[in-house]
Amino acid sequence: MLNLSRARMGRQNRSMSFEGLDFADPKKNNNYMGKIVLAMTLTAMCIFLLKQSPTFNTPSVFSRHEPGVIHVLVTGGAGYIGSHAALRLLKDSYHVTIVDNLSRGNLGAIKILQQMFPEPGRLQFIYADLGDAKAVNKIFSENAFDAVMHFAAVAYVGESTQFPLKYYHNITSNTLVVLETMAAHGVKTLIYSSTCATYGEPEKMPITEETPQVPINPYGKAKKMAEDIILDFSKNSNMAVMILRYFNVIGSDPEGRLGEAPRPELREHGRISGACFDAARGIIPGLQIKGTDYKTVDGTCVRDYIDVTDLVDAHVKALEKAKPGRVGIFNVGTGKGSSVKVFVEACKKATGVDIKVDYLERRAGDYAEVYSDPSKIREELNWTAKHTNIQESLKTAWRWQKLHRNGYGSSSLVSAY
Ligand SMILES: O=c1ccn([C@@H]2O[C@H](COP(=O)(O)OP(=O)(O)O[C@H]3OC[C@@H](O)[C@H](O)[C@H]3O)[C@@H](O)[C@H]2O)c(=O)[nH]1
Repeated sequence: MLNLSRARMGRQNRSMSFEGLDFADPKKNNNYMGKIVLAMTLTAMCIFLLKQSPTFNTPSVFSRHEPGVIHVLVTGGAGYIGSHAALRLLKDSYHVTIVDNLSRGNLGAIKILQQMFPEPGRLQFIYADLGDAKAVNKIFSENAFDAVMHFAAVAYVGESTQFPLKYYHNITSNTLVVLETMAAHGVKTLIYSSTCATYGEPEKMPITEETPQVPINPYGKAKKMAEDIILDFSKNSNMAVMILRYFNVIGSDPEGRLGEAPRPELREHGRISGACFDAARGIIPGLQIKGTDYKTVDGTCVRDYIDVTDLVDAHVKALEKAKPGRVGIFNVGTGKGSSVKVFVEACKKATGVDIKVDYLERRAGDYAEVYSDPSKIREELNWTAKHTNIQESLKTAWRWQKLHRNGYGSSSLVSAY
């Protein structure tokens, strides 16, 4: 093609005319220029009309691999941590596809992200269940992903003791589907959401990545199994794998757009932050502290509370440092332990509400004390927690609570707080 054009150019070079255009006498070109302008106008109109069409933002747009664009599949992106991760990725110019079955996540979070990033090709939401291997395969066939951040999972310690099969199935089998589909489509970078619950109840604190993993509840056991599956698979597949073991995540997007909105019907299994806010808002009569006879500083469990914005920062740093054949396992925590009683005092200050507290028996599946040694992630990924004041993190979460009285169901400002 190129040679043919050059030959043709040589033949017509005397009058500097090429394909009907006369560069020596531009006036002769009026007809041609008119046609070109018309053609360009029609093309621009077609693109404009196409963009107006609701089907424009479909997988076909995403399957195009633009140079310099990194396309990340975020499973569970409608959930608390997944939505914050999607926001951060989008802000950092990544292209994001969220897959979520909305069993625990919220469509409202997706809508907010879509409003923030409406440009075609930036954010795509696909409603699908990771247990449906056929659907997941279709998603990978229609998209060119560079990496997967796998957040989607059930994640309540108490609930896992009551419904262990649900936890084993959801966490291990869905991870298998994700890995098998990644392998089938040549996607080789995985950032996996694991948990400090995989360590169980270690004797020695703080917890390093070398601390033996002896989980004591089905949630922690299932996450450990999923880690093992990923690690075994990574051995012969030249994958880039980053396993992040989160400690206890709190806080919200500081600008009040995203937050934690657990299902009200799961309140009995809910995390301490949600329970404190529910008590502060009068949705429940008071906070129940579950267990006061642990061998800890004040008898209540000790946890390492990590701000969600710091956590998603760790994901981006992990993604940036991922490379074929590299397997990294990192604790993501502050390195500081705080008891449930200390946490509740911080929550009272953050909300300005003197939350009523009742003391109950221990909750099944709980371990007394966990806090991280975050040296490895600091040294290898250059990550440290920036928000180490629980009260300040809880203030961002409380702000979201005030703005979203009914979770993602309503966005009205509640002035009574
Ligand atoms: O209403 C409540 C809720 C929780 N708690 C206590 O608060 C402490 C923290 O419990 P949470 O449920 O908030 O959090 P957990 O430590 O059990 O696990 C959490 O951290 C690790 C993550 O991977 C898990 O997904 C997350 O649930 C426990 O001692 C628990 O018994 C209460 O005293 N009352």
